Amino acid sequence: MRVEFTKMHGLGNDFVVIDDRADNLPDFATERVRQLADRHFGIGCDQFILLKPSANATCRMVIHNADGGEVEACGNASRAVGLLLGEPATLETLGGTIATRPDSADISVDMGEPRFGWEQIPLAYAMDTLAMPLGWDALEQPVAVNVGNPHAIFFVPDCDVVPLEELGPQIEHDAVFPERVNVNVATVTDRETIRLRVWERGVGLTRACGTGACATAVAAMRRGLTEREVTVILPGGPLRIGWGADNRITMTGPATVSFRGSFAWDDFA
Ligand SMILES: N[C@@H](CCC[C@H](N)C(=O)O)C(=O)O
Repeated sequence: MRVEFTKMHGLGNDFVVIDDRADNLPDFATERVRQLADRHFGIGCDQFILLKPSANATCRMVIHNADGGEVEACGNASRAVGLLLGEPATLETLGGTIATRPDSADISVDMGEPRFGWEQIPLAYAMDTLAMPLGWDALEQPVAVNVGNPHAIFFVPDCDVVPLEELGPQIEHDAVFPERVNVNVATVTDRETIRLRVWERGVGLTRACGTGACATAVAAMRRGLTEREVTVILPGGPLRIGWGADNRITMTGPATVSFRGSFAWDDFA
């Protein structure tokens, strides 16, 4: 059996997308996803995205990190799937149902409402999520936000000099985050602009993280550091993030098809 895929990216955060809305493919086990995502032995991607039928939405978007683990949300992949579907659509995810729509050359996504309760992040025990009383070397007092998936955001004078490849994995796996966490280091450059680098749970450093941009924007707004509409500049490029009076987050940015291909099911056992 051959399986068709589309290789896509949002600002360099890349995906293998498989459209199984017809629901006739066998299950993708963790090990098969890991092999497909491997950059040396597979197709290579940060996230593996499977589209399945949904009773209540245009489709169900199943999201796996490169380590094989299934996760609740992926902002950049939501834009990519929005581009593939080509018209306003709703995507059922483990983190909730979100809505995508074409917006000029970009795709806009209604990412839903952020959550701030310690048990909603989740954290291991009760604490202030606007300034967690914890630190890892020079990274201190993060804001914790759940935007479908869990994020810790550290505001620092210059995010480019933080050794995120060392601190990211330590923080991701700290016992205070029972479901692990995405680690964001952010620098507010003015009231409408934030620079951001992200160590993604289950992947590592990526060129961009859409949910990280949403969580960071909301964290900056909660701390009074920015206006309610900001540009978040990631290594792969900018995203526009708004947090409306209706408490919903909107993310707007590009999505791109890199190439299409197919593989034999038995090549990835
Ligand atoms: N790249 C993503 C986030 C993907 C999931 C994340 N690594 C997690 O484990 O929660 C994005 O664009 O949001």
